Amino acid sequence: MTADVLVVDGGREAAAANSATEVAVGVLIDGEGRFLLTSRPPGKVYAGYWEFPGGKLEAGETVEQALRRELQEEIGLTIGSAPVWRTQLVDYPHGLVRLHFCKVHEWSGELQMHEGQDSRWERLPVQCEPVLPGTVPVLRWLQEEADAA
Ligand SMILES: Nc1nc2c([nH]c(=O)n2[C@@H]2O[C@H](COP(=O)(O)OP(=O)(O)OP(=O)(O)O)[C@@H](O)[C@H]2O)c(=O)[nH]1
Repeated sequence: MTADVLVVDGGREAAAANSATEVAVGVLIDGEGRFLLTSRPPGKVYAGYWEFPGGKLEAGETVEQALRRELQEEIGLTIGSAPVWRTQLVDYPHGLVRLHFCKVHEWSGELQMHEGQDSRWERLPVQCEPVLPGTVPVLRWLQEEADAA
């Protein structure tokens, strides 16, 4: 499968894609069709920007395993099935990341912000800003799906 490169800061060749950091990201959608956005915690790159919750894969993990671990750690939810929906390669000044976006419709537990983030259940068009550059395409894909429905 090939993926487009969203060039946030040019400079890295697409050929370097093999060295990208793999990231699992959850698009949690509730019964009303709203999706969960969280703000990046203080101290992290792009602190305060809104994104979908998730994080980097650890050695030996599948995307779904990493996402389940990250969401337990970061927001206190245990997710059900989380198939990969879209994959996007993003070239940031701080590194090349491959984002695996997974749609999640089932989870258990209470939403808790363990890292000092904020959270919002949003609809399109989203009201919170700024949105992380690598998150913007996801909002477009959700809009395209809504338009096609
Ligand atoms: N979680 C998440 N990360 C995203 C999104 N879009 C996007 O470009 N990213 C990028 O993917 C990377 C995720 O790293 P992270 O810092 O959240 O991961 P992590 O929780 O494992 O961090 P750490 O282990 O460095 O503390 C960052 O470079 C971030 O900028 C998104 O919607 N959600």
